[in-house]
Amino acid sequence: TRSTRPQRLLKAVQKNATRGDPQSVISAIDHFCRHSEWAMNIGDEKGTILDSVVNELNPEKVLELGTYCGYSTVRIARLLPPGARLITLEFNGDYAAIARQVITWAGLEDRVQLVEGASEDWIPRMKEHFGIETFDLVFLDHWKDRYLPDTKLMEDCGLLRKGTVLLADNVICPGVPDYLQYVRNSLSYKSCYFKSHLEYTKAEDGLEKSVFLG
Ligand SMILES: Cc1ncnc2c1ncn2[C@@H]1O[C@H](/C=C/CNC(=O)c2cc(-c3ccc(F)cc3)cc(O)c2O)C[C@H]1O
Ligand SMILES: [Mg+2]
Repeated sequence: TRSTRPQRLLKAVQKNATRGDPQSVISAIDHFCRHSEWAMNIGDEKGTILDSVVNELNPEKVLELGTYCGYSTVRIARLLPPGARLITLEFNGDYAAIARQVITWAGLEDRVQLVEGASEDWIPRMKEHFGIETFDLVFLDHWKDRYLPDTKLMEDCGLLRKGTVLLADNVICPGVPDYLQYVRNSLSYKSCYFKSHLEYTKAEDGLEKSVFLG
């Protein structure tokens, strides 16, 4: 049977990227998505905004919602100091299997914990299962109707502390209107919009950075 797009993306990484070189993995995926097959990775343009937020925060504990093929996982993990940890949640087993191989090809498996499961099931278990009290950075890139309920769930589970940054992809395209309205109007967040473009296209999209005020 025909291979899947994530399988073809992984093949492109194994063919064109150097083992242990995260930047070459990022470049190989961007080239594949720009010249062969579009895929819903954050991409190179929005990716540099993600990089700047990670570099500014120097986070110890990062949570990513929606791993997909692991592109943003690699982007974030490559910037973390060795002691820091990135937990990424992905409930599609096929995507998780591809992402594990992409992360390993980049040589970042010791900084990344890929958990196969739904965010709503695992967010309440961060303390008892991973010993995580609070996160420094949360990257939201999963189903768009999950951004708001999961943000409220993270608040209720005490996973956000004064200064925790939520960075949300796709706030214009496909769009997350309920989430945007919440973080932009809540007195518990200081929110700002980083205008950019939908990955590998000229369509507008952007990231919303929201700092939890406690
Ligand atoms: C609740 C939950 N828990 C764990 N993993 C979850 C989850 N919900 C989704 N996931 C996993 O995250 C991934 C989902 C990501 C959803 N992202 C998207 O739907 C998405 C879509 C587009 C897009 C834009 C314009 C177009 F014309 C077409 C598509 C662009 C993007 O950057 C996206 O992130 C894969 C899925 O298995
Ligand atoms: Mg996205």
